[in-house]
Amino acid sequence: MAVAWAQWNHVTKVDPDKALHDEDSYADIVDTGTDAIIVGGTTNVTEARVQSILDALSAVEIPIFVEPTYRPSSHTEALSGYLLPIVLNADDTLWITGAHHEWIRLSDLEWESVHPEAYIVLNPASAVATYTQADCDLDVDDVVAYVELAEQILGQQIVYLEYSGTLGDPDVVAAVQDTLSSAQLFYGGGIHDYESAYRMANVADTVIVGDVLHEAGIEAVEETVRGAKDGQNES
Ligand SMILES: CC(C)=CCC/C(C)=C/CC/C(C)=C/CC/C(C)=C/COP(=O)(O)OP(=O)(O)O
Ligand SMILES: O=P(O)(O)OC[C@@H](O)CO
Ligand SMILES: [Mg+2]
Repeated sequence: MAVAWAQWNHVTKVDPDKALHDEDSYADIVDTGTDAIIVGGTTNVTEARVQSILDALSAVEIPIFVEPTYRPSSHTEALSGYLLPIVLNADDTLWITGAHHEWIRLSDLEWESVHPEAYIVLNPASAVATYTQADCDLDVDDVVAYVELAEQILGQQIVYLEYSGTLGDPDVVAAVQDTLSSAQLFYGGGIHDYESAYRMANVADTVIVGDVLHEAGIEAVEETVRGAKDGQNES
């Protein structure tokens, strides 16, 4: 059976720590044509906040995944599963295996619902870089080596280049795409319009759009969906 994310070209990431724009509702996100929704953020993410977003999305028919930065204690029907970040370039091992180990030790996990993502955090000014003490001082060879490590040594199926808050370098993303054999490349960071979505969809398999939902709203997200579909990388 194909993995859930195999056909995702565009994903919208909802941050529980940020309000929606104007009169937008969570259910409106589906109207943009996005392929899936991820609920997750770095700061002030609690199970209660995530649950109220899941409740608001209960009638939505696209896949919904939670990217936990807290320890989930219950699994709701509406949820397709968890995408669990492993931050390869974190200085603090808590974000590589520590928090994961604790969650596994304290829970009875349904493994068919838990999918790791090999993160490489690349914007030193982002909340996630500060939180995980990520070493973002990496050249393209360093990034590519992390990606090989992720796929060939750790057997990861998802590699996530995380430039949260800023648009990354398409040449780095393209170099990573060339390195991968079968893992899927997620790109996130700074996508805010048709052009930026087109550009990154051209070099990544899946583009993730986050802050623009909260800052500019549903119509701006819709524009990024169009850019991502038109720019879709066919390799
Ligand atoms: C607790 C368990 C079970 C596992 C730990 C999971 C890990 C490693 C979490 C640490 C890495 C992390 C915080 C990942 C989340 C990535 C993410 C949602 C980044 C974007 O965060 P934003 O909150 O959008 O950042 P800004 O506030 O800068 O926009
Ligand atoms: O918020 P932006 O910059 O769109 O980044 C999206 C996502 O990669 C954040 O985890
Ligand atoms: Mg964000």
